[in-house]
Amino acid sequence: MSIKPSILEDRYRNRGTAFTLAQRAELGIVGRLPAAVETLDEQAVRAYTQMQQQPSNLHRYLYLNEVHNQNQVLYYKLLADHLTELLPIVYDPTVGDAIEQWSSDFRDSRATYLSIDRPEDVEDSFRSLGLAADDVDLIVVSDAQEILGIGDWGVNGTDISIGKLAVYTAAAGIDPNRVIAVNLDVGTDNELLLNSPYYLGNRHARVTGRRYNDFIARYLATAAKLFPNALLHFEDFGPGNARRILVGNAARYRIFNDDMQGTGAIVMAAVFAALRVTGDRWADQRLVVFGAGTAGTGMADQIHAAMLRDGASTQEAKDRIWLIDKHGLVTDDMPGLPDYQRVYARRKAEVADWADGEIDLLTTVEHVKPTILIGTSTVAGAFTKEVVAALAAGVERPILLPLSNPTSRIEVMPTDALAWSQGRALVAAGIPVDPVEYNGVTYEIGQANNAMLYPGLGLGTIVSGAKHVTDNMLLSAAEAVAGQVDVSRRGAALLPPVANLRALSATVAVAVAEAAAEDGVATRRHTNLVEAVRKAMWQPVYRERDLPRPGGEGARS
Ligand SMILES: NC(=O)C1=CN([C@@H]2O[C@H](COP(=O)(O)OP(=O)(O)OC[C@H]3O[C@@H](n4cnc5c(N)ncnc54)[C@H](O)[C@@H]3O)[C@@H](O)[C@H]2O)C=CC1
Ligand SMILES: CC(=O)C(=O)O
Ligand SMILES: [Mg+2]
Repeated sequence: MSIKPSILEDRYRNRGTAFTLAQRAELGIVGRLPAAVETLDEQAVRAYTQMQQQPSNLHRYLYLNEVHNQNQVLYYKLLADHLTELLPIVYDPTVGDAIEQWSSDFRDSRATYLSIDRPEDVEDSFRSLGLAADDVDLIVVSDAQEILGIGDWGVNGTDISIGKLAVYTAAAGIDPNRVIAVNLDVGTDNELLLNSPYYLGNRHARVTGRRYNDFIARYLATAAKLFPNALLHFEDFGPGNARRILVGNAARYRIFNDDMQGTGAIVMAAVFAALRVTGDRWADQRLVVFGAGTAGTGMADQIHAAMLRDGASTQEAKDRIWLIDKHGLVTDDMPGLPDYQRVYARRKAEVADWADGEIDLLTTVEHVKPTILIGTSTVAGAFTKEVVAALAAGVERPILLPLSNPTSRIEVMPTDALAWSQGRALVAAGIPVDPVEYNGVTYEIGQANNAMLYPGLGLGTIVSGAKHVTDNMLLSAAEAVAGQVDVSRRGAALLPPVANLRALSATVAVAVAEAAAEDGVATRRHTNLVEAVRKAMWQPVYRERDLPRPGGEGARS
């Protein structure tokens, strides 16, 4: 015999000390809790204090994870009450540390694991969740090949899917009972993991080629068959795979690549705001992207499209974009260029006299005089004092976006960027950064992280039942974010503050749902969209309807 499991072990419905005496009697848990009956607010104060007492952000992450495992409402109440403080803990940058330690720290899991060695289990792995076709709004999946800027983390990368989902709920009220986090375990090329006694994933190199492609195809087909209304969010895939999967499947599935599309759109938002400061046009921008992988080329594509909308021809727009990757400026004589770089490759003849051999970032900046410099390279400190000074020598108010995550990878800290440009650079960063004081002006640094945009995009997609995520939906999301920014004061942030994220997400969702209707992809119509979005947003409160009905079972266990 053993003690009977109870609702106290069910994180979806557990309320712990907030169960009233009557509820305790009804639910058969009399005597299983101390006498006090608390409110959610009282529980949240205790949990917040306990969290603060943890010795490091990684310990705080683990503590909050425990809370999440025990009581989902309490977890999201904490995030709602302390969003600005806790987002960097449950998400970027701390989630990067948690992923590096994940197999050693493993205790419990809320994810679904799909192994490339057992493709026949994909369907059963979803079916074992016991969910019906219309029970799921969103699935976040990662194969963990390029986690943030820290590379290949195999099954440890599960927590990027978990973290992204936490942000969806905290920022946009996506119902956490209707989401699934998935890790696609296709092996890992990370020797540290392969040789660690604690590693919990498949102990072999990454599977590539046909078997990999078949596995992705099986994932997509199965997820879409079992949960036909779910948005399929792809996160932190390697550059070749990310793009190929998106391009090859966008017409067939409700699929979204956050690193390409979400990041591209948040950059668009930051540039929209910056152009209000400079008074310049899209078609006149000169863009240098340092780190031409998934995120960097996703942005190049969206800025290219913005130039076209502003009247440039395809060629004119391409002529205003320069990519730099590991071997310097990308030129058309380079062998083996991936297709996503080839489209923007510069003619070698045009730059031949810039340098002997590889053309580096500084040389490119000196020649191009970019109006926008974006870093998505994972190379910490790549935007040196010389590079920033050259940028500021080229134009009066350069837009400078060092976007690599986590903090250990950022191309330049905003405080240096402002000092080295005499306060002229218009800066936003991928990570949360404190305001910078320079020459008597306070510069607020917007967080150009896709987390500022994808939650609202997802909510708008779900509320409208959009069959696809269209370019117009992404653009509308970017415009909605930029519309919340006031750049009239010198030093104003290019993006709204995290503290306003929930309201921002609702605004973004309305714009996205309107765009979905315009594009003819919406399957749900609402007479009052603002109200529909508001009602769709899940709130962290204890609700009567979440308790099991007397004599019957509740929603999900
Ligand atoms: N702020 C945000 O919302 C987002 C930020 N990112 C960040 O962008 C970075 C890149 O992410 P992904 O594009 O997904 O990775 P990726 O691996 O697809 O791209 C990185 C690119 O940088 C290039 N690179 C590496 N060393 C270089 C060097 N020394 N010089 C020039 N290029 C170099 C690589 O060859 C690759 O093409 C990461 O740090 C990630 O955290 C990514 C997505 C969203
Ligand atoms: C923010 C994000 O998606 C990344 O760094 O990969
Ligand atoms: Mg990512």
